[in-house]
Amino acid sequence: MTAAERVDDQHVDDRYLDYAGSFNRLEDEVCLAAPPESAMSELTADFSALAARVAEHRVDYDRRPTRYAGMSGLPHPILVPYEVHEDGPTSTSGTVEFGLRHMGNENVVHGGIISMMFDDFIGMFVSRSLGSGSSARTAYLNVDYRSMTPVGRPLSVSAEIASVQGRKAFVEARICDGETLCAEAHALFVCPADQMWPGVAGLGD
Ligand SMILES: CCCCCCCC/C=C\CCCCCCCC(=O)SCCNC(=O)CCNC(=O)[C@H](O)C(C)(C)COP(=O)(O)OP(=O)(O)OC[C@H]1O[C@@H](n2cnc3c(N)ncnc32)[C@H](O)[C@@H]1OP(=O)(O)O
Repeated sequence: MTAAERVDDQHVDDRYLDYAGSFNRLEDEVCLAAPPESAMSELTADFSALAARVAEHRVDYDRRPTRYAGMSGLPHPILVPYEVHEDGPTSTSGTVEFGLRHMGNENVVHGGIISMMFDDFIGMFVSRSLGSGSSARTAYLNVDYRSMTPVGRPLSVSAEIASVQGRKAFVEARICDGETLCAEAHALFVCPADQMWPGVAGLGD
């Protein structure tokens, strides 16, 4: 199954993934390059022209592939791509690979990017698991950074719902590089009051 086929939506197909992936490559290169002044002027003009070309294809919120791509961990201009390998009602696991565009210090991931990855990964898992569409909201997300997180190689990521109390879902998650714990998160996600989640057998209060 291709990555696009995992997304039950007409707006994300393999061509879109190529398009978004090539933009990720551009972001990586921008982070690595120090163009001389002459090249910079030319590149600035090229980027402006490119932005104008892409802007010709603006669409309403519901038709934006970035919306669906982000929700599935697929290539996205800002979010971190991940793959889910096992997905159960109370736990999920997969792999994540941070790119050069995600670097803070040399060859390690910026801490804010790690928080963003957790927010996206946990938020989508809670929404899938507890059935509130994409509406689970982060009330808090506490991240402990245990060791430097490397860019450029697959890391494991997992999360589990520790408990559900009414509209509140308490979740724990971690990113590991082999046996090494890179970062762990303790989070509370809240379902909006008008969209009580169906809940999961054995988890509710
Ligand atoms: C960067 C570019 C991105 C591009 C995106 C492109 C598309 C990509 C598509 C897709 C991405 C995937 C997206 C994944 C998902 C991500 C999720 C988010 O990031 S959501 C945004 C961040 N979060 C907020 O903005 C919430 C703001 N806060 C609120 O809305 C409210 O405060 C809310 C909903 C959290 C609670 O408000 P109430 O009015 O519904 O309910 P009350 O009564 O206040 O709280 C309910 C219970 O929760 C506790 N609670 C609430 N906040 C708490 C806290 N901070 N700590 C402890 N308890 C808390 C309360 O004490 C209460 O507990 P008792 O029922 O009394 O037991």
